[in-house]
Amino acid sequence: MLFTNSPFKERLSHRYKNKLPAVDIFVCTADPKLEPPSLVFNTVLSVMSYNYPPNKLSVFLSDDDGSELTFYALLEASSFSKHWIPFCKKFMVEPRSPEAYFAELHSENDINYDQERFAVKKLYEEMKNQIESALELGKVPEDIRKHHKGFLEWNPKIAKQDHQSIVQIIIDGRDTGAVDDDGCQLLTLVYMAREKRPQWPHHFKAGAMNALIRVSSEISNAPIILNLDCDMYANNADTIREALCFFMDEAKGQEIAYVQFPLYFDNITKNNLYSNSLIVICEIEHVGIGGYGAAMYIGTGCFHRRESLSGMCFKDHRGKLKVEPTKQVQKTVNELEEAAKVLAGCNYELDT
Ligand SMILES: O=c1ccn([C@@H]2O[C@H](COP(=O)(O)OP(=O)(O)O[C@H]3O[C@H](CO)[C@@H](O)[C@H](O)[C@H]3O)[C@@H](O)[C@H]2O)c(=O)[nH]1
Ligand SMILES: [Mn+2]
Repeated sequence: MLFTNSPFKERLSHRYKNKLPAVDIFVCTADPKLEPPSLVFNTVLSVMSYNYPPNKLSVFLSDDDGSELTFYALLEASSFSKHWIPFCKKFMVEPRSPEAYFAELHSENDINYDQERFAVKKLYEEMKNQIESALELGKVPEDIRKHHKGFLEWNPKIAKQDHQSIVQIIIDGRDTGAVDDDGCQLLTLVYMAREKRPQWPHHFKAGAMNALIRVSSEISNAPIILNLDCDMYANNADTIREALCFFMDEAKGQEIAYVQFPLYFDNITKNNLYSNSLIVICEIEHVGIGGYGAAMYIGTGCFHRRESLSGMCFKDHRGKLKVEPTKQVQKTVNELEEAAKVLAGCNYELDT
């Protein structure tokens, strides 16, 4: 039996309005040569512009290379988001990765749209060129470095596998002054490079995910988590609401630990020679397993209940998802960063 689910997200929005749970989004990257910062920049922007209340949204980038170039790209993404998010919302842009969007031809026969698209595209290209020239240079130019305290973390002693933990809250979503060009509140945006030491195994992406779970619990602690590899972008601005239709289902929602979205790929070779479009997995196996009311975890593009990752069984907990904002209110940015750095330490899991 093949089984597909089609949630009614309009009903969810109508019923709950803004009474929706907070969501933390984790993006993982590991190598600025294989995964260029301009690619990571696009993934982050696609999730920053989801149609979702920004006071309930936090985006965390985990950089396992601990590269100041990736940190720099995230800073640029935070500036560009102030133009990109209002543009997306005004013209209901899809998809919300600028690179993917601008690669398509768009014509709305609307002079306002054409003008704004031209202006935003120009800004995007300028930012991309700046990031790429820093990459060619192999470092961030001095005049840029002095504009953000975060760059002080990068000293000549830092090496990919040997450095302290770095946590920088680039946008503090609690700050009412953190707004986009339309004056709308921005979400929280965090850069994290967990501590790496040669004598400690780092466990690759799994290690990064564990550190992200701990660091986000200090800063925003949302009950729902989305994890995304840095070479994936969100191709639908309402994805969060679709996932919530499952988690918030009044009859069965408590039994759902995670909601996995299928993956689709751009740039597939002619005839899909290497089978890299995952047709068998996404179009046959998923819908087949769906017939048993189950789903496979693919490792990216998946929403989890935080508590299901923290070892809690649904039978032990039948409460509803918390819908109040969860961001820390007492601590300053500096206090949050210092506390989070401890949680991103490489020996945190010792004897656990
Ligand atoms: O030390 C590391 C190594 C990798 N990554 C990240 O993990 C993700 C997946 O790594 P990749 O080398 O791209 O592996 P893939 O085979 O493409 O990934 C698939 O398979 C992995 C499990 O093998 C899953 O974790 C991924 O989500 C899934 O997309 C990428 O975002 C990497 O940046 C880290 O954060 N730290
Ligand atoms: Mn990959």
